[in-house]
Parts: sequence; C-alpha cells; structure tokens
Amino acid sequence: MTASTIPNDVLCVADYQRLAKEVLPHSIYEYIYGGGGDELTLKQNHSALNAIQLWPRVLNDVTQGTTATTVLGELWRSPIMLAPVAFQTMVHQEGEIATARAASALDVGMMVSTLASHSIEGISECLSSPKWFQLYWQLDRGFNLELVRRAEQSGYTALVVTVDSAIHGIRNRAQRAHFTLPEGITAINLANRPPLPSNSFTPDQSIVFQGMMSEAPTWEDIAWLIKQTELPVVVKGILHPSDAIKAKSIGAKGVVVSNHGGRTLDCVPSAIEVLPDIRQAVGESFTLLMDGGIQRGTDVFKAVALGANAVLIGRPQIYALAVAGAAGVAHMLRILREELEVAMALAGAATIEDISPVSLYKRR
Ligand SMILES: Cc1cc2nc3c(=O)[nH]c(=O)nc-3n(C[C@H](O)[C@H](O)[C@H](O)COP(=O)(O)O)c2cc1C
Ligand SMILES: CC(C)CC(=O)C(=O)O
Repeated sequence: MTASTIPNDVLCVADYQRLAKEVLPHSIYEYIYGGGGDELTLKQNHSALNAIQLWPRVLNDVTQGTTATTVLGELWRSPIMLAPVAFQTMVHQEGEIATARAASALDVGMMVSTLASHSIEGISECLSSPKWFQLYWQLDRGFNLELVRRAEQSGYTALVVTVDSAIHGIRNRAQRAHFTLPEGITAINLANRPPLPSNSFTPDQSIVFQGMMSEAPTWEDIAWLIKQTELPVVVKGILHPSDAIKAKSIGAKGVVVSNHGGRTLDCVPSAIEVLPDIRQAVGESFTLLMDGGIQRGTDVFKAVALGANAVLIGRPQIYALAVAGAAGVAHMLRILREELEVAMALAGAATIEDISPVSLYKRR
C-alpha cells in the first residue's frame, strides 16, 4: 500500500483505524489510540454517543437540503472541523501539509496545533478552508504573543486555547508500549521558545503542583490573551457549565466542550453528555464546538441536536493520514459529510437548523 492509495475496503471511519493499526509501529498506534488511566472516559466517549437514538420524521421535503452552517461568522460547508493533533509527521512524511491539502479539497476547516511538525506559515499556505490556530499556553507571555502574531499574519481567523492538558494524563497504554517521540519529530513552532527556568525541588514539594503546573495558564492569563488580539478566542477543553459561563464572561467567543479524547483526566463525563447543560448555561447564540468519539455522520447529527454548532474530528484524521496521506484524510472527511447528509435526509432535516433536541428519541 502506498501512502496515497485508498484501500478498497475502507467504507467508514472505523476502517481507517483498523488499517492504521496495521501500518503504524505499535508504540505510535498505542499513543494515538490510547486514553488516560483505565480509559473509562475514552470508552464513555463512544458509548455515550452510541446510546443516543435519532427520532426520524418522514415525508419532509429535503430536496433543498444542505449541511452548510455558520460558525463564528464563517460560512462552513458542514459542521465538521479537524481537531488540533500534534506531530503529524509521526504518521506520514508530509504530516500537516497533507492534512491541510485534504481539508482544503473538501472545504473543511482545520485547527492547527502549536505542536505541529510544520510551521504555522507553511501549513497556512496549503490551507484554503477555515484555519484556526490552537495555542498551547507557554510560560513566557511574550512568546505566546509571538505565536499569536504569526497566526494573525498568516491568515488564521480564530485562536483556540487548550486548557485541559497542562500536564498529560496518566497514559499507561503509551507507557506500556514504550512510546517516545521518534527522532526528528519536533515542535518546530516552539524552536525559539525562551528556555524554561530550571526547577529544583525539595523532598516535600510536588513535581506536579510546584513543578509542571507552575507553567500552566490561569483564567487571568486567558483574559489577558483575549485583550491582546483581534482574533476571536475559543477555549478548548471545557466540561463544566460554570467554566463555560466564565469563559464567556471574560470575552471568549466560544468554547470546545471536550475531554481531550479521553487522554487527560480519566473518569470524567463525555462531551456529548455535558453538552446540553452547557448549551443551556451559555444561551443559544454562544458558539459551542464539541469533540470526542465522533465516528459517524449520525454522531455529528447527535452533537448538533444537543447544542453543538460543530464537531471536531481527532483520531480519525490521523488514522486516515497514516493509511493514505492527503487522499485518506479527504476520503475520511467525505465519508463523514455524506453520512451526515444521509442522516439528515432520512431523519427529515433539510438544514442544520432543522436539527434540534426533538430530533432525538426521548431527549425532549
Ligand atoms: C495523537 C493526538 C494528539 C493530539 N494533539 C492535540 C494538540 O496538539 N492540541 C490539542 O488541543 N488537542 C490535541 N489532541 C486532542 C484532540 O484535539 C481532540 O480533542 C480529541 O482527539 C478528540 O477526540 P477523538 O480523537 O475521539 O475525535 C490530540 C489528540 C490525539 C489523539
Ligand atoms: C504532545 C501532546 C501534548 C499532544 C496532545 O495533546 C495529546 O497527545 O493529547
């Protein structure tokens, strides 16, 4: 199989996962697939979505149907965007460049990670669909601003600050597989980062609290950041309605309801479960994206019905990239959009606005 050939037997997103497991080195696959702790949240992301049922209405005229929708003032082809996923050259030599080409071909937006293995500017040049930059907060405020300015100058239209993973979760699966970042894969956009102060610990200090978390952002940092840029700021990694309200109150233009694909804190609810409470808390007009476990067009439908303006696709983009490069990612995105169209058509929803809680069985 070459990295641009789509195997005949790939019919759905899960097929890419099956094949990615075959083509990727074991430790890399385990790192990508895995979650935190006992992976209860990782499983919950899927089981909570699977437990929801659509409640179709028949004989509606859907001949003018469309998946188009508006998110933060941008007209999108569908309520689907690629989630930020770090170090994509780890699975395919073209990495984010291939992903960006696929996103452009399908007119699907892409969130580009701070930890991308290509430059912010280089990815932007290959990306003609909506492009948002995902910021992992850096200790030095000035360096955060450098990253933001680079994103602004290269045409990104929103800034997404991820707040749920200042430290990794307990990633036993990745540890058991002896995962380490392969040689030559680097966070190229952090190359000029000022050196971190060297920490030393007394025996009664914690490497977590006094160590790693001393580099983590706080609400004050996010409020400061929002004031530094004209770009709309979206906070990624919110699970509690009170945090969504807080993000809104300091000027964020949206949040991503997310548990980071079950990769950080285990034993937390899935985004799809908390989504209705968060929608209720922030009101109808505030932008809400969600991610975690989206594998089917019917999953996108469910998320929209429960209050999401759009969903993000994490692991499936990497599996598709590993299996067939840009062609794979484009194919995966096409599958998802077509599945969403079929779900809408058969459920009697001609537009994204037609999808609501009453589109789901016993969810009214
Ligand atoms: C391998 C991998 C790398 C990731 N890197 C990032 C990242 O750099 N920034 C970020 O905000 N989220 C990152 N995430 C989390 C995704 O953006 C997203 O929240 C999650 O994968 C959604 O769940 P899903 O994989 O079930 O779709 C990463 C996820 C994976 C699997
Ligand atoms: C290198 C990591 C911080 C990227 C990430 O967000 C993840 O693996 O979930």
